[in-house]
Amino acid sequence: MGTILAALANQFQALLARARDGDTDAIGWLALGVAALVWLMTRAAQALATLLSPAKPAEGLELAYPPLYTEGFPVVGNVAAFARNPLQLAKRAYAQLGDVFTLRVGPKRFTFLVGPRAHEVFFRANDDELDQGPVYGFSVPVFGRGVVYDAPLAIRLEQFRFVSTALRAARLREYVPLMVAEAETYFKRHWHGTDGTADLLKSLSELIILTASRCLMGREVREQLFEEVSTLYHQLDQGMQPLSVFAPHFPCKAHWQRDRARREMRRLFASIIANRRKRYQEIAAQAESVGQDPQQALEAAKEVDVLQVFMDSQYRDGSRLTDDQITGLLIAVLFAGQHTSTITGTWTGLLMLRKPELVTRVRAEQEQVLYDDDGCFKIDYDALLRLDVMHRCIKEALRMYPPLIFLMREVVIPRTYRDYVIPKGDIVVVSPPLAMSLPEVFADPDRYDPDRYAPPREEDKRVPFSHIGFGGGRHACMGEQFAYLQIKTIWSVILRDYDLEPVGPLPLPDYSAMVVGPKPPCLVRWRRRTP
Ligand code: HEM
Repeated sequence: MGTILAALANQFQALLARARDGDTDAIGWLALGVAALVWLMTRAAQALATLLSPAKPAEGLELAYPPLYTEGFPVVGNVAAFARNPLQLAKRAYAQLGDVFTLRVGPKRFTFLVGPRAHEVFFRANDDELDQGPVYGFSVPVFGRGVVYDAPLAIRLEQFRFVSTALRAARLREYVPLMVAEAETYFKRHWHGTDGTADLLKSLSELIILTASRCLMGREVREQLFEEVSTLYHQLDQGMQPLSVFAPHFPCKAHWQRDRARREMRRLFASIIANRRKRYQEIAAQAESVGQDPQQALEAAKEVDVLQVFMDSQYRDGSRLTDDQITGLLIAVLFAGQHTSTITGTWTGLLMLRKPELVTRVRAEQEQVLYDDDGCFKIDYDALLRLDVMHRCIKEALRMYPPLIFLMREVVIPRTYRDYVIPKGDIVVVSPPLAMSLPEVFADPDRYDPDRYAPPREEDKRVPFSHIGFGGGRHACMGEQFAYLQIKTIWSVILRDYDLEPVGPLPLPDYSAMVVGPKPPCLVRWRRRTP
């Protein structure tokens, strides 16, 4: 530390000397240094003020604040433990303090609500009481200005309405054939020959981005621009690091690349949208010229994808999404579904393949549901909905290893729970992996047991907000059905064409990632089945 300070002091003196000689670069660096110092001191003063403020409600209030949990040294203890493994820290706090407690991490107060009863406070609140905007604000440079968490609440809710329209059952029915085509093509191309070894996480990640680009971003992206868009997606993804949560505009390469990629995405989609609109106009004009109904011709020619839904969406005041907002919403939907579905699909395989009797049952169900009387294999929307055993296998993988480990909101209007009041400004947190491993909610929680959801046990239905892998309440996942359809399609194709066995021990979850998945490698050995 002393050496670093001495080096900084030397640098400072050298800069000062250069500045005195009129070196404009040096003057610039000094100005930047002074600004950074002022900023740091202000933040430190704020942090200190928060830490020193008493954890007590205002005079006259009957209720107390939730108990505080602290580990190690008073100020830095929680910070270090939180950085190492935030979920383990929360688990230790829960073991000591029960279903409501507060963790101070630096200047922030995180109040955890654990278990179905406590979850009610979180999931039943409206957006004026608990706000997502401030806690998910780090996504703004990726999604863009004026969309989702950067939009005023009323606009944000309208935008969520557009997303929900794009993911309605009638739409999903049309996406399923696209999912099937992508899965069949992918495995034919990448798992070819008689046998081999593959990393499930890598394979599913590649396949799911192909499917997402087809169903969400459209035919043009999938057929002509896939490489370009997946590179841009990767750069946006790399721009969402743990550092970005605390300092989304910190000057570093990952953030510069992210900003460039976001601009490039906008340019690319503006051009796709303009081309579509021009083509539709030509089709309508041509229909009119031969006496046909132009509107009908137009509707028939429209693409089937989420991009098209966004292009057609209208706010209540009659205005439409701008090209930049369409781009932002597409990126947001892609981010919501890509890692989460890849991870859940991978865990499903990793866990299911370790239980051969389960694979036998999933295959038996598949033979019953997906083969017609002539022995032809056909996956469609209705058939996928009838794959109950497979559904439970996915649901159970999600219970044990949910990719989103903390769901958060900022308290706008103080909330009460039991004898406590959670004050304005606190971040309330619900933790799916913590809550879904409670033995009083899910019996023998460390056991992979998909039958726990089948009658008569139905452990997830005894009380609301037990299984929260897809969240709950007004902000429950809008892509739940899409995710199930996609994962079921992938595993139906794999199990039809290959016999598999896992390689090595079950991977551990990687808690250093923003979206928590299995630590690679996630290897399986596959052997092509004879038809
Ligand atoms: C297995 C895969 C998935 C998991 C585990 C998952 C999980 C979640 C969770 C826990 C939330 C709630 C977040 C919160 O309360 O703060 C959520 C919200 C959301 N998810 Fe998913 N998700 C998955 C797939 C998808 C897919 C495929 C899409 C879109 C195609 C999607 C779109 C959304 C959207 C738009 C929201 C925001 C809803 C709102 O705030 O009103 N998700 N997801």
